[in-house]
Amino acid sequence: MKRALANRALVSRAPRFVVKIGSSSLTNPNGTLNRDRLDSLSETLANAYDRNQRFALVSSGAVAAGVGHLGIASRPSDMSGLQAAAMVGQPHLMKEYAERFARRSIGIGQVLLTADDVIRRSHYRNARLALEKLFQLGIIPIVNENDAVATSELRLGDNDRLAALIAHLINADFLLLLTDVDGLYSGPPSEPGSRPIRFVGDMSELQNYSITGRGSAFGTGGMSTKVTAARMATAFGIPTIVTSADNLGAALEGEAVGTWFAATGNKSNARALWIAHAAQTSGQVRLDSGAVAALESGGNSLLAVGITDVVGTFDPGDPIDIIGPGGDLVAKGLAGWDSESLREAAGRSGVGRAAVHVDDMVLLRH
Ligand SMILES: Nc1ncnc2c1ncn2[C@@H]1O[C@H](COP(=O)(O)OP(=O)(O)O)[C@@H](O)[C@H]1O
Ligand SMILES: N[C@@H](CCC(=O)OP(=O)(O)O)C(=O)O
Repeated sequence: MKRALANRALVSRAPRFVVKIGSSSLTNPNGTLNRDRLDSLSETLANAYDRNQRFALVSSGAVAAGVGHLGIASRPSDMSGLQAAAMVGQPHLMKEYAERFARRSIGIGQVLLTADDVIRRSHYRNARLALEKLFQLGIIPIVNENDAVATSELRLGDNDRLAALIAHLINADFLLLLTDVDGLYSGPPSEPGSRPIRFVGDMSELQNYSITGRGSAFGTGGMSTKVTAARMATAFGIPTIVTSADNLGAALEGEAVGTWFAATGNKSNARALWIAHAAQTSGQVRLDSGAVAALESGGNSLLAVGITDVVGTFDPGDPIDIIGPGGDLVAKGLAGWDSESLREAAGRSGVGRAAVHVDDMVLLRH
């Protein structure tokens, strides 16, 4: 794996990056798409393109574009309303980008993905090859979550974590998350006393801050999904910058705007990081202490015999929490069984395949 960018000065020369712009920056106060923002964003990114930098743009804004075109009073709050608005809005959003980049003779391609597409090995190879082809052709991939088909378990909702997964997929030199605040603060920026955090060298520093999932009027996930995205990307060896959309030009010049999360790891297993950080779990299994010891000694799958209780409803492949006898979260994993069958098998030995296979599990206390 290539060496991580050590500092900001290198950003302006980095050959490849991912930039994500959130709903908060692309939406007018009445819920419609902010076209002035699209102008400045496209202009600044086209300048980077002309300096020979290549990037994938992860753009929200489909719902906002849909609100305008449907002529509805405000952004829907229910899932099917959001999906419908996104389905109407996505082609308009792409048209807006296509026109702006065409003025600079730059082509764009639409990439709609679910988290599953970037995690499942067979899918992610395809996604990677397709994106590489676009880069070879000099086309800018514009990525959004495929809101029409994303189910609640696989739906990210926010685009921050999708951007981190894309950064891994295309081997980006850095990830830039643009939002409506100029960076991470020690607490919600509206609260008096919150101060800007300029540098995060180690994710454990975040324990001292109050980072909420409550976002702006139109955003999803608040700062907490951005921090999760930074956690994932930096573990992949990709430094992450969080700043405001107004600061895009300065950030790409390598100026010290926003918050810089230094690369901490060199991991290549996107699936494991997805299980640990991004997947919303559908249920829980509770274990006896022997099973916890077996998992934590390493290399062992979870067997039904060590399970004392099964909570919730899930299908094989769904993410679940793996809880110790004291109620502590020991691991996360993808279920090998559906919840009903597992409930019947719990506590019994010799009942076939693993309840959670070791390759589908991430220990969280190590
Ligand atoms: N510690 C914090 N530092 C900065 N912003 C925070 C913090 N905690 C919560 N936030 C909120 O996160 C919001 C940005 O997230 P969100 O609305 O989801 O934006 P986007 O649509 O750009 O993804 C900010 O408007 C801010 O109010
Ligand atoms: N896929 C949705 C965006 C979801 C969303 O709001 O995400 P974010 O901008 O990260 O808060 C859309 O295009 O409107």
